[in-house]
Amino acid sequence: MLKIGDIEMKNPVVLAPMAGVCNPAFRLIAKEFGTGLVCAEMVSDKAILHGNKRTREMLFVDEREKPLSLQIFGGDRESLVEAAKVVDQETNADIIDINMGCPVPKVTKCDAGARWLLDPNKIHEMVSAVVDAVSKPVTVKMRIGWDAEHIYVVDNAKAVEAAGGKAISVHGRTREQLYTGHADWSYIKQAKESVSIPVIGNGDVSTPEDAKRMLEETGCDGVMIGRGALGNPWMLYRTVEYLKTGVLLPEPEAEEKIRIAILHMDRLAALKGEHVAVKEMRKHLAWYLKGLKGAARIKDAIMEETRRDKMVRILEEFVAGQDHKNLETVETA
Ligand SMILES: Cc1cc2nc3c(=O)[nH]c(=O)nc-3n(C[C@H](O)[C@H](O)[C@H](O)COP(=O)(O)O)c2cc1C
Repeated sequence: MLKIGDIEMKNPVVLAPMAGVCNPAFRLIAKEFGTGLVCAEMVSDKAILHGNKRTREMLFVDEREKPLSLQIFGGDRESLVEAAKVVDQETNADIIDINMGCPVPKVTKCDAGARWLLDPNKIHEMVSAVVDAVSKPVTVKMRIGWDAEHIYVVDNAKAVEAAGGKAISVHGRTREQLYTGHADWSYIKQAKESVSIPVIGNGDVSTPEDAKRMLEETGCDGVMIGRGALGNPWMLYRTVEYLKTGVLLPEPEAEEKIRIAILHMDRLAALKGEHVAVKEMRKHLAWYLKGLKGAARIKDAIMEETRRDKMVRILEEFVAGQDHKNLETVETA
């Protein structure tokens, strides 16, 4: 079973950290759908130290979400260590994760994120400094390398372990690849074979069968799911069940999808207020509706809606239309 430091997960399924997605509203849904470990969206060290209200909100962890990993990123050792101390002493998170994989220029520009992938010594220095300053387990999330000519995942994984890191997650792409091409899981296998701390595999797991294949092919201890769970927490639940029992549960019906989407929106509204929540929810709704018959017709209305109640009405009418359509199909069959 996946165990990071003293923190034990009930299964190997991990919700990936996703900026703009993994706030308490979505994390709690992921948890209720059985996910073993949920990761929070990344927070910058500087933002933690300057402590504005919004950042403090990003550090909030609901008791029901645990175990939870909270990810920080930063450019210099001192601010990273100080931010880690805040997470260690002032939050309810179980694990402190350091981001070394984010390809977003805003992050790499300040020497943070993926840039460290070029230098195992730097990784050792940064992770040691954080480990020495905190009592929660420290983990690292990394890409396999900077580009195809600089893939140092094995040395980097060893550096994390030597520095006292308690686990690593490996996304099987280079920084240069962004999200193009395929995640190369053979590097996850290499990382797993080179260290004795847990390795969580990541990249292109979009079905429960993919998750099983990743575990089998790489020997990794956990499977981290990102885009596959967007608007689709059932993917997490179905993966947990598939790994446990071998049974592949069906995809949810439209009504169930909309029920959870509305719950998601209401939790977001409780967290951020109606205005922000409804706006943020538009992208999530596009994901929830993906693949549903007739969804294209309500997309425009969703993208313009600003009120919770009106959004609910659009969604409920959509579901009612689906039932009607299904009835027609039965009658004419
Ligand atoms: C919308 C979005 C936001 C992301 N934000 C983060 C982040 O805050 N920290 C991080 O380490 N990775 C972030 N990632 C990368 C994912 O955690 C993951 O490594 C990547 O999506 C590959 O996994 P997948 O193929 O399952 O999506 C983000 C990805 C997406 C799609």
